[in-house]
Formats: sequence, C-alpha cells, structure tokens
Amino acid sequence: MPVLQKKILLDIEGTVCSISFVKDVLFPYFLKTVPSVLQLHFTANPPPDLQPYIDAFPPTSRTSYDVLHQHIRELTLADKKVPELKGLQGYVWRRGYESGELKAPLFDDVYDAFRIWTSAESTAAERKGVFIYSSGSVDAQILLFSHTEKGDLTRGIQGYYDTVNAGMKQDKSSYEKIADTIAAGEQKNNILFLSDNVKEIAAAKEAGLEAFVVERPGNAPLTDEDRKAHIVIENFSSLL
Ligand SMILES: CSCCC(=O)C(=O)COP(=O)(O)O
Ligand SMILES: [Mg+2]
Repeated sequence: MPVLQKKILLDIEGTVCSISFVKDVLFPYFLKTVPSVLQLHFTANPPPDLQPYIDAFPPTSRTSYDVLHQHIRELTLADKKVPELKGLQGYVWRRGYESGELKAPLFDDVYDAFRIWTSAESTAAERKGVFIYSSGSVDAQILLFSHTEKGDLTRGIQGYYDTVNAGMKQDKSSYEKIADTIAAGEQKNNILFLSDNVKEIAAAKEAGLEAFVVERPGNAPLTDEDRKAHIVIENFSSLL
C-alpha cells in the first residue's frame, strides 16, 4: 500500500519509538536528574537559561525546592502532557543526549522509511516531506531525532509541532493549524498522519487529513471498533 500523500506527519512515542523507551528510559532519566537541576535553581546564582523553564510552572508550585520537586514528580508519574513539564523534560534530557547516556532507539523500519522519503537519490514518487507532531516539546523532539541509535536524522525533517505551537493532539483545530502551515493551498488529505493514539487519529481525520493507526509492540491494545474505523499498520515498510 504505497502512500499517495506527499507529506508525512509523525507522532513519536508508540509510532517511531517504543512506549517503553519513553516510560522506562527517558522518564527515569528525568526523575533521576531533575533534583540536581532544581537545586541549581534554588542557589544564589541560578543558571539564566533554566529560569524560563521554572517560571512556566504555576507560582504556587515553585515556592520551594521541595514543593516544586514534588509537583514535577507527580506530573511525570501521571504522564501529564502539560507544556511546562514537557519544556523542562527537554532541558534535562539535553544533558543525557549530549553526554551519550541517552540514545533514541527508533524502530528499524523508521530508519529505512526516512532514507527513502528524504534521499535525493529516491524517485519523485518515493520522496515525501517529513514533519513531526508530538506532545514532547519541539526541543525534545529535535534532541531525540539528532541522537538516534543510527545517527542524526534531523536533516530529513522539515518541521516540528508540539502542544505549544500547534495545540493539543486530540483537538481537530491542531491538525487544521498544522495543515495550514505545511500544506497551505493544498488538499488537507495530502498529509498522512501516523500515530499510536486512536483519539489523535480521529481528530486528524476530522480535520481532513489522511491518518493511520500504528500498532507497535507494547502499545495500548486496539479494539475491534478501532480496527473497523481506521487503517492499522504495524510498520512503515507497507507505506514505501
Ligand atoms: C521527544 S518526545 C519524548 C516523549 C514524550 O515526552 C511524549 O510525551 C511523547 O508523546 P507522543 O505525542 O509522541 O506520543
Ligand atoms: Mg504517541
């Protein structure tokens, strides 16, 4: 089923990498490292580049180190997709990616698809514009794709969207906004959105995009109804 769409919009967690990488590697790294980062903030000379990330939390949650640390732990353990947490996660993960402790293991078919979609040697029919839309912050997205287990993939990516610059992923309006930016004047179904989350797929389709559910090992199980309502793929090889 080679895709006709010329633009591919990709979710991250559960689509290009496993949910386990996020839950069992990225979140634990964040929880382990964030105390030392917050301690720096509560010193006499806090790092100026950290300030905006701390200021994004509600004032009542940043009255002391303990209050803020507890608040951030609770948000992380509940996997809250709130912009202030996502922003700070990106700030903290940078240390892990830059030190080499973190590397993103993408599914093998994702590397293959990127090569074909973004290579100058591919035919015009094979080439696609690749864009990212994730609840992770744009900074965190760029870090992830620039530190994959098979190198830096950012050269092939034409744009990044998150809950700050596009909106929440289950809202139709977010997909309309992205389509207006990356495919102005084109049919919205010239964009194919791929995600593990059925509610995101439904919102994208409501906005007029083409959208398929991606079923990866470890993702939330799909119901019979989900399978009837949507095209479900297990990897990107079927799209090439
Ligand atoms: C670079 S994103 C890290 C994962 C993350 O924080 C997240 O919330 C992923 O959500 P997605 O929308 O990609 O399923
Ligand atoms: Mg996802």
